[in-house]
Amino acid sequence: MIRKTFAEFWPDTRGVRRLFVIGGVLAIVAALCEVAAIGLFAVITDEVLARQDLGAFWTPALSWLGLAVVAGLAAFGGAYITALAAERFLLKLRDRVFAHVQTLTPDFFNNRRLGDLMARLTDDIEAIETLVGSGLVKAFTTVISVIVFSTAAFIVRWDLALITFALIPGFIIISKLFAAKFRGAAARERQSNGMMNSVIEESLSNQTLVQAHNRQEAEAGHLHRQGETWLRANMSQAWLSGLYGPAVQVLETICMIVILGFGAWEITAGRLTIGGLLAFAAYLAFLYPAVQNLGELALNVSEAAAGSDRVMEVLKARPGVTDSPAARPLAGPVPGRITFEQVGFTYPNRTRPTLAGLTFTVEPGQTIVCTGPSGAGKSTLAKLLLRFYEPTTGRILLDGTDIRDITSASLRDHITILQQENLLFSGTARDNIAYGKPGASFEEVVAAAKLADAHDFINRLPDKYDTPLGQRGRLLSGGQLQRIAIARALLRNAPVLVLDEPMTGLDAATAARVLEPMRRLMEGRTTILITHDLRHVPPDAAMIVLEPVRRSNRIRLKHMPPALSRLGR
Ligand SMILES: Nc1ncnc2c1ncn2[C@@H]1O[C@H](COP(=O)(O)OP(=O)(O)OP(=O)(O)O)[C@@H](O)[C@H]1O
Repeated sequence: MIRKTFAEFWPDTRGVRRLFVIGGVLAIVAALCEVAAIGLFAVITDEVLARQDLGAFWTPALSWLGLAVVAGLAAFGGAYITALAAERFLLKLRDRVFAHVQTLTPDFFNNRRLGDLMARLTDDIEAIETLVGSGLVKAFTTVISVIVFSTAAFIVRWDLALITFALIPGFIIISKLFAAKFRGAAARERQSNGMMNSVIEESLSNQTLVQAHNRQEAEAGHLHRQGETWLRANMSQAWLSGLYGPAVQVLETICMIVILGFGAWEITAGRLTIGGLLAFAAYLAFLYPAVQNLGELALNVSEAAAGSDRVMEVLKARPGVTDSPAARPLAGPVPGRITFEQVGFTYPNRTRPTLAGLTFTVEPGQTIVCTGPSGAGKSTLAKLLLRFYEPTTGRILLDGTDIRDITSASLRDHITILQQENLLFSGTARDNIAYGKPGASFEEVVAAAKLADAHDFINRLPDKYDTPLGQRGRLLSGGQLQRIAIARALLRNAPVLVLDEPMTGLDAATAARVLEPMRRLMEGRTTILITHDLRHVPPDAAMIVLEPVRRSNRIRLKHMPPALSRLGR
């Protein structure tokens, strides 16, 4: 598992490895200074205290002070540089995972809870850092400390040191026992952290629904239950890590008592000085925490492994649709002829096809109305055109080129989709419109807003174009939201337009208000208008009536009946 985590995430340390090495080296310098300081302590005990010679005090005392300053600076520098490297590593890793997540097609998100994904992108990534970044530095410096202090102890008295080392297997056994149990608790903790985030995210983003249904208590209870699961997982961890310290301490105390007893015997026999014994004990006082740290690192590794499992699962997810190596961006002007040729489609997790034998063409600039009962596959058609899914059979062409031979980025650059719910961001009116064309000038934004009949109401907002629109644009009315979305689409200026139930949720007066800007948007663009509501469709539009697949889609292509076209005006 650890090897897998390293194989996956070690490359992300590129660029910060040098910082980690410097941090590690400084930590070792600090440890060496401590070793030398303990040596000076032994000198003071034996040369000054035992001989009562004050004259010999100053040189070791001042050297000790000097060493303490160097050790302090090295420890500070080491901690700072390691933290910097850790943060940079985290930044890079989060960027990589987020960039990967953004390549995944919507079906990945449809099957997951957003809160859990967010936990993976934040807390779980941090857990990986504690293993691959600062954890590695800590492991390295701890191992070096163990080597340095045990060598020092060995030099002072090899026989005493051997007694100490005899207890090391005890440390290893205890650590292994604890780490094995800790792993399960850590996995449960990571998972319930994700669940808790999901509950919070879903509840907060649907507050209107929650309050309108008086479900506040139920939501609170839901979160409480998840919180309890989390608490239990955390307590198993706390129980294990809390017990680990005392268990190790008992072992250390046994060791210390043996050493002191043996040391006292050696002193009475004249083979050891008090200073020597004190220095030896001081080395042990540094050695034991280092050994203890190693054990704790084993616990951290379990925690990190649980987080890394969850991040790797995301990284392993592949987009449902990828560009083939032969795919090319669209070159030159794109008139926007769309052709569906015998298109059939079955959702990956379904057995029954949603579309079958769907064939039609929309000429450049023409509008086609796609209607039919709920569940017939109208929105699915739009998802196929945008290549969120690949047709199971048949093909879709844009200006005669199979869309599989066009890069997804280029294809989507030429298509604008306006959905039932216009997902706006929490930014300002200006940001939301300019989202359609990064780098658009303010003048362009205003021109698009004017064409979308949004300029006047935006100007009446408290800060005009700089007014934040609230979470997903919730500070606006449905019609205003739609007009901002139309302005964004106008600014984007793509030759193909897909309108998926653009009037849903708007009352007759608001729909009438949106209709004019919508027609301006459709003008000159190849448009697929998906709608149940035939009152608002253009009079000259051809129509596809989709019916749920039995053996094949029954598709009728026809022109609007005159009665309906009158209603449309
Ligand atoms: N991601 C999905 N995974 C599996 N099945 C899906 C998925 N999305 C839609 N479906 C199913 O595919 C069928 C067609 O759905 P689609 O949204 O295309 O219908 P629609 O004609 O647009 O319906 P409506 O008019 O109600 O919006 C439905 O039976 C639906 O349950």
